[in-house]
Amino acid sequence: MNININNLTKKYGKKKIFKNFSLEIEVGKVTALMGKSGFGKTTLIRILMGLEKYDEGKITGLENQKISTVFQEDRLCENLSAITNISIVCGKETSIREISAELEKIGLKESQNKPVKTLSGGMKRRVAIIRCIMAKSDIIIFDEPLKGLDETTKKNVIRYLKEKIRGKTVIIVTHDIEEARQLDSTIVNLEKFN
Ligand SMILES: Nc1ncnc2c1ncn2[C@@H]1O[C@H](COP(=O)(O)OP(=O)(O)OP(=O)(O)O)[C@@H](O)[C@H]1O
Repeated sequence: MNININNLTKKYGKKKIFKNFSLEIEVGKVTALMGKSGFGKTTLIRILMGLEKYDEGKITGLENQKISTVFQEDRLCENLSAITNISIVCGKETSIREISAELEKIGLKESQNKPVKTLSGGMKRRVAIIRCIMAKSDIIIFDEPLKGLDETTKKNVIRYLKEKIRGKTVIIVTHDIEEARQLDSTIVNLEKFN
């Protein structure tokens, strides 16, 4: 069942962020949410994750769905290693060897046992991305996951993601249309709804 947002209205105080906003998000596809800063992209995904209330409208298709996320911040346990950060969300059925193999695919094998606080920003970002991918969720939500990565790393991560998210329901917030295209996204420009 697709995710259907019907006539959503969301206000912060007197400020209306969404007014009768409707959108269908296809299951098994990548949907890229775009639009100027402040247009409500993060608010919308926080609503979908159940972290933010809305004033009016109805959202269907999220019942009993497990969502995993990369927020704008990495939200890792800084004193724990990459392996431990990921194994916490994977559960016992995923072996350390499997996690290590995924880390190796995006250049993190050497650093996998170091506390993540000793890793660079770009490395932490990749750990957060793998954690999200390996969490065995029904829906993946990314809030600007590739922001701040250098071009080479970005390319590698996109290649990795394309393989991993094939056939999955993914919602990605991005300012980069090329990134959206490379991930074969259906592009939704929130500015067009106002
Ligand atoms: N908790 C809050 N209380 C009041 N206003 C808020 C709150 N969260 C967001 N806003 C406002 O809602 C609007 C939408 O914010 P949001 O973060 O969803 O935008 P965005 O499109 O994700 O922006 P960016 O691209 O910069 O991340 C902004 O004007 C913001 O200031």
